[in-house]
Amino acid sequence: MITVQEYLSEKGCEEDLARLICLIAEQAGPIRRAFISNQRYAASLNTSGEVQAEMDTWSDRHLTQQLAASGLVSRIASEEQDEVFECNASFGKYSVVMDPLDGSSLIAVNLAVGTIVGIYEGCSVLRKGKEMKAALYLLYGPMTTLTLSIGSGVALFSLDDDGRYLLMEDTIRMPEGTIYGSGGERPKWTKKHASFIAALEAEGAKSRYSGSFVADFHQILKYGGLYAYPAALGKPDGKLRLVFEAQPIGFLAREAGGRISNGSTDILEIMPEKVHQKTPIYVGSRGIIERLEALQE
Ligand SMILES: O=P(O)(O)OC[C@H]1O[C@](O)(COP(=O)(O)O)[C@@H](O)[C@@H]1O
Ligand SMILES: [Mg+2]
Ligand SMILES: [Mg+2]
Repeated sequence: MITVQEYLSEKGCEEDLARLICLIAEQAGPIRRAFISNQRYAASLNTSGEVQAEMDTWSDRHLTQQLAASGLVSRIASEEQDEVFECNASFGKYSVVMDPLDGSSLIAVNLAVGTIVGIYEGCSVLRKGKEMKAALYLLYGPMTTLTLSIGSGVALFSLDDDGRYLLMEDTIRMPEGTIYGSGGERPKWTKKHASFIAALEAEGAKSRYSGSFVADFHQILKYGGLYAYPAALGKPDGKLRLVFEAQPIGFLAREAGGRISNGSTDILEIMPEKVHQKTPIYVGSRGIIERLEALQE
């Protein structure tokens, strides 16, 4: 099995981008080791108004320090920071968008959580998702895995005991699948969302929803199906963020032959206006997303 460094070199990945990807992937070790002493909630709220878990702020600080020290990054947009962090605005080749710890509500119950990262060339963090140079997520499950795309398909790596990420699967293709996970409170689902989920269930779809976007999406990437965090009555933009969650995950979904939509439009075509803006998310098998977008309101 080849390492992530060898994979990136074989794909002809630009050297500094490869260095940045490996630097980020290497932070899985320190982040995993930090869980045992960061089990509680901090006394602070993030810009989305969510109580921050200690692991949210720990991971955010740690990743920001590593990225700023690398000399490769000009700006960072983080779910856990109000403002865009200016690193080396004049030197850094790349800008990073990140959800340092995704699935925070599951930390206290030891379920799989992750880190989501998108990388753009240049110094702007408000870009269309399709312009991403790389997207990745780390998944802290029974194994620590890195799911990565640099625009030539999606590859999966597992971290071994020697700290190497070994290639487990290359060019992952998302099948048309029959599992779905939907966030939000069912009584507050819109009629369109509720009837779409009911149609999937009538066709035998099974619900798989843990409360961790990264873990729930990883199942969809492998088995096919649908992950949704929809608009709800009183919450027209849903819960998840366009820049830190939807764009990187959507880039990976599309690279695997899947699609991501806000219910009517390809999210990778949307130009963000604000760093912390939210969006309804439907991500999964191409056929399912195309069926959804063909539905009338
Ligand atoms: O608890 P809910 O409302 O089901 O929301 C779960 C969703 O919220 C999230 O935890 C939000 O992400 P963060 O944990 O990074 O804030 C997603 O990972 C998950 O899909
Ligand atoms: Mg998240
Ligand atoms: Mg988070």
